[in-house]
Amino acid sequence: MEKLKIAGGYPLKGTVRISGAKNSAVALIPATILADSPVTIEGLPEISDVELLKGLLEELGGAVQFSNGEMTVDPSSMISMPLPNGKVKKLRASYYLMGAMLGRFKKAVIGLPGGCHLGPRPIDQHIKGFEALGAKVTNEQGAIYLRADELVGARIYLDVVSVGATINIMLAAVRAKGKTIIENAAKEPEIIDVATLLTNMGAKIKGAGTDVIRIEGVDELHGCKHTIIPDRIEAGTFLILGAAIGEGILIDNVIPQHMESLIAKLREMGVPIEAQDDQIFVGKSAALKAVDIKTLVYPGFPTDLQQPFTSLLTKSDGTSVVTDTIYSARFKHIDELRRMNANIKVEGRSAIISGPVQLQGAKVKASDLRAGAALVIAGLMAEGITEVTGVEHIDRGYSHLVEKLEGLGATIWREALTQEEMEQLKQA
Ligand SMILES: CC(=O)N[C@H]1[C@@H](OP(=O)(O)OP(=O)(O)OC[C@H]2O[C@@H](n3ccc(=O)[nH]c3=O)[C@H](O)[C@@H]2O)O[C@H](CO)[C@@H](O)[C@@H]1O
Ligand SMILES: C=C(OP(=O)(O)O)C(=O)O
Repeated sequence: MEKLKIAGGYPLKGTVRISGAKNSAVALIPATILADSPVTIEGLPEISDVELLKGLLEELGGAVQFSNGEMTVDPSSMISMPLPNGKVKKLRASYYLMGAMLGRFKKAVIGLPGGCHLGPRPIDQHIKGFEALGAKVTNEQGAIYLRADELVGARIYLDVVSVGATINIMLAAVRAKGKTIIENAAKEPEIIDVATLLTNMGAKIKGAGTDVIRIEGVDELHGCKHTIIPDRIEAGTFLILGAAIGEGILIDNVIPQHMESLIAKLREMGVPIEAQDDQIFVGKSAALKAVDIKTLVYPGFPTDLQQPFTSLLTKSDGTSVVTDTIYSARFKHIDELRRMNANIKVEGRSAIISGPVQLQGAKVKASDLRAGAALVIAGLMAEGITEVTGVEHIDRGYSHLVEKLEGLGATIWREALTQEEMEQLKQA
């Protein structure tokens, strides 16, 4: 196991290229199960969630090649192997194996998913959707058993706007008989990306990216080639970093329209930002104004950027309130930021940040992926050395983070944990 060490307090500048979107990648890869011939996806991020999914497709009997961000999956020899344990528990998106395997094999056994601990993360809406399509779904000792004689299209109203449920129902419904309508669907760009891949495979989908998605089931889906969209959360992380300690950072390979809520908030704080085509330039900020943010479903402010944004707000002048309406417990980074001298209180679903303060280097622990990103940003803003443990969370979602930061002039490196540190982490 490793930790990150950061010598903070130095400005960053230069160009950083954004990788393919984690939250698309983790759905596109399971979607390949639905085809009858090889599917190639270009531009995938090199992250552990992608490696885990590659391993899971291989456990199903798929032939998978992955190099330089390009993955080719030949799903023709796959079988509906039960996957109750192991890798499925290590990532959230293993839930997409349910929709994809149900679509292709009409049966699946998949362990309940893992992923970041952010408070309760039920999958009742996914199950409601599968049942509406005709599947019998049971939970036996922590694994979900799905079986259908046939899948038949249905009208499904989601009680909660859910990215995962929207995509998962789409994956099963493309192979159902007749028409499915998903109402109150999520509208994230990753949903459009998955719908684009499925359409290129021969599926009939209309309305992805709006709150009503219409799907006409087909009998077979074929192979194709697809290029993934850029990761708006990774891009947002670098944008926030640029606002915090940048002296001119160009973020390359982005879709600025996917990031409007973040760009608007940063401009409100006084951060100079220019967006054009597939690049965003963030200039050196003078004094930063305090702002309030409330996380919402897309196109609102993304919950996945709430934690990195909190680090930035420690530097702004005044009191800022960050409210997470999506997850009740996405505040595990706050105690760690306090160790670094931040002045933050948590009240219910809100964090109240008083600034400006100069962060100080400290030993901190990333409890989840974006807490990790928040602590790396804080470490780069802080005076002195910061050590971040829990790097395995960061590796789930940031492709070559250390190398990208080094490219901007940061002093950051990985070090193996000492025996004593490993013992301390086990006891914590
Ligand atoms: C792999 C992936 O794409 N992960 C993203 C996905 O997670 P995920 O797909 O898990 O998030 P959802 O959009 O499903 O969850 C949104 C909210 O709905 C609730 N809910 C969800 C499903 C359900 O069946 N019942 C229910 O109550 C959740 O507890 C949460 O409060 O979207 C989240 C919200 O943008 C992001 O933070 C995650 O990065
Ligand atoms: C919460 C996240 O991921 P996951 O849903 O995969 O746990 C995230 O990407 O911030």
